[in-house]
Amino acid sequence: MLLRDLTARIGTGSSVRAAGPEAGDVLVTGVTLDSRSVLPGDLYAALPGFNLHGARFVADAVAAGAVAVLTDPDGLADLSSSVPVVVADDPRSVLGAVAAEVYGHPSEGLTMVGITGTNGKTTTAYLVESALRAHGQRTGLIGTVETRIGDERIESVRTTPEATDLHALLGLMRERDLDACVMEVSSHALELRRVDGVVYDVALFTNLSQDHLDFHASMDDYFAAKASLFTPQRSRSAVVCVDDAWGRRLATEATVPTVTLATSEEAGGDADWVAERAERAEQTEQTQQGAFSLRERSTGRVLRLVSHLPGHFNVANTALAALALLGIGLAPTEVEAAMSVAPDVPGRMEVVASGGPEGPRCVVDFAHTPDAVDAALAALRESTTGRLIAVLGAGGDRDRGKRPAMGAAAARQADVVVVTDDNPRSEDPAEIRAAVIAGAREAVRDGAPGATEIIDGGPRSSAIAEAIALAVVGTGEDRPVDTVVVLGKGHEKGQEIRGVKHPFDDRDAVRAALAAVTSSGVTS
Ligand SMILES: CC(=O)N[C@H]1[C@@H](OP(=O)(O)OP(=O)(O)OC[C@H]2O[C@@H](n3ccc(=O)[nH]c3=O)[C@H](O)[C@@H]2O)O[C@H](CO)[C@@H](O)[C@@H]1O[C@H](C)C(=O)N[C@@H](C)C(=O)N[C@H](CCC(=O)O)C(=O)O
Ligand SMILES: Nc1ncnc2c1ncn2[C@@H]1O[C@H](COP(=O)(O)OP(=O)(O)OP(=O)(O)O)[C@@H](O)[C@H]1O
Ligand SMILES: N[C@H](CCC[C@H](N)C(=O)O)C(=O)O
Ligand SMILES: [Mg+2]
Repeated sequence: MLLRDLTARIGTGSSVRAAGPEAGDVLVTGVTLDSRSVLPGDLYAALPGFNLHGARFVADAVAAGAVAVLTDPDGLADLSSSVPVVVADDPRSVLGAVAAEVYGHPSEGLTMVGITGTNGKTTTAYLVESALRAHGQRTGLIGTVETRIGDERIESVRTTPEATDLHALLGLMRERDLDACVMEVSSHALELRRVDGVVYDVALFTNLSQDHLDFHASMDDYFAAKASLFTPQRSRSAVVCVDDAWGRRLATEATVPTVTLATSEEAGGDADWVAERAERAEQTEQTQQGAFSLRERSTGRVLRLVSHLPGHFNVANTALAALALLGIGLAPTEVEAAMSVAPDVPGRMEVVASGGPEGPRCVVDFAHTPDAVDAALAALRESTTGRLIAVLGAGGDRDRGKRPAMGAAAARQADVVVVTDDNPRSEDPAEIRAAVIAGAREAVRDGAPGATEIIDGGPRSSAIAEAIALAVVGTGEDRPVDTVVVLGKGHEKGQEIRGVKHPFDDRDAVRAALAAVTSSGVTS
């Protein structure tokens, strides 16, 4: 579209003005905020960043074919550009509208489902997407693991893409005639306005607990970022899990029609829907594993569902997904049928080895917050006949406060805690491990019933090998089998150490360690 039309649509007057007399006649066919991904015909958004100003890269962008630049007054100050420049006081605040306009408002032609919350976004997104597929819809997915456009899969860099990439992806989804897009909406995305220009048909809230306090000033600010999804600017309806106090607060503050859900009577108070164990609700003898009922209190109507993934928290994720489907118009029987199909969620409670005479049970999971560590270990405890051995670390250049809290959660729930490196990024790995260990030791000093051993396992592959070597395997009928769970990296295929991403996959590391131990006959 013409730059003139673009600037007219995104606002006139003080905040947006075109510099240069010929500005209006330029044809803009795409938009990006990264000079390294400029394509000919793009508008390059030169944004002020946390580290530097994008205006520095205008020459690169123009050399790559950018036909116009959007920046702020600071950017304009050090800019000499041969292409027209649009100036906005806060360019991030108009970028969503710009990108939506350039790519033809693709979200309006898709059923949009947005999921936020500290833990459970990825899992719930896969649950909704898999059910919509089972229902016969053509679907897209955007989240931490990957972007899926029908059957095409693109590995993700971030959970929620920048507005420029988001609208381009949604444009592709429209072009390929998809019906719906299910996506994770991170708090960073809400704060940095990455999802501007999208109004979700239904927005989901999973839970809130400590994370990202390097980015948000406080839990209240973190909550406020999440809560902004539940306003008419961003969504038309909502499903909120009220198992925690933040969910209960959100249910009272959301300004769009909201349905609430609780996974127990105790947590639920007056939630609209309550999940109940199927045994109690149905009293049948052949109750399927993971089966539960979701009952609407006001009408008594019931959805019969199965949580295909272990752990009580996955009842919450499954129930949220089911209510999202109901919210976008599926009939209750269609919801039940669609959700009976087991989804494939990579790196979440993924069983790499089922355990037995040949080795311990080994599970890989993405828990990287104190609450998730607690939830994941509690879930595995229920199904472990022997000891629960947890391998975990914490990411560098991220919320430091969660490190000891993760260690403490692990020490409370696991029998053995092997502390290792996650993605140290620019930090000293040993210091991060020390913080996790300190939290674990303190929990034990305070009387945590769990860990008998807390080990500094060093680098990740040796820590995994050590945990597996420690595990006892079942040889006789009654011999208990230990579970080794490797937490924190789930689906990730690399480990970032001092700025370099090295190939690393927990699932491969587990398999390699199992093979080594089995061949040497150490654990039997
Ligand atoms: C804190 C944060 O989110 N920062 C984002 C922000 O970076 P920044 O402001 O530091 O960028 P900068 O380095 O100062 O550069 C300024 C501008 O120059 C541009 N630039 C820079 C270099 C160049 O050669 N050319 C160029 O055009 C950059 O694209 C940027 O627009 O803008 C960048 C450009 O879009 C993002 O890549 C970057 O995300 C970083 C990589 C990041 O790690 N973000 C994480 C924390 C994140 O967003 N996580 C959430 C939550 C995860 C979850 O809980 O699931 C997520 O949604 O993934
Ligand atoms: N509803 C939940 N409540 C508590 N913990 C959960 C819940 N769902 C998942 N988890 C735990 O949190 C981990 C991360 O889950 P998931 O990847 O679905 O969350 P996410 O919100 O997408 O996380 P991220 O923001 O890092 O992408 C899981 O591996 C599991 O251990
Ligand atoms: N989206 C999360 C992922 C964390 C994954 C964990 N492996 C780590 O590196 O801390 C983040 O960027 O904080
Ligand atoms: Mg995620």
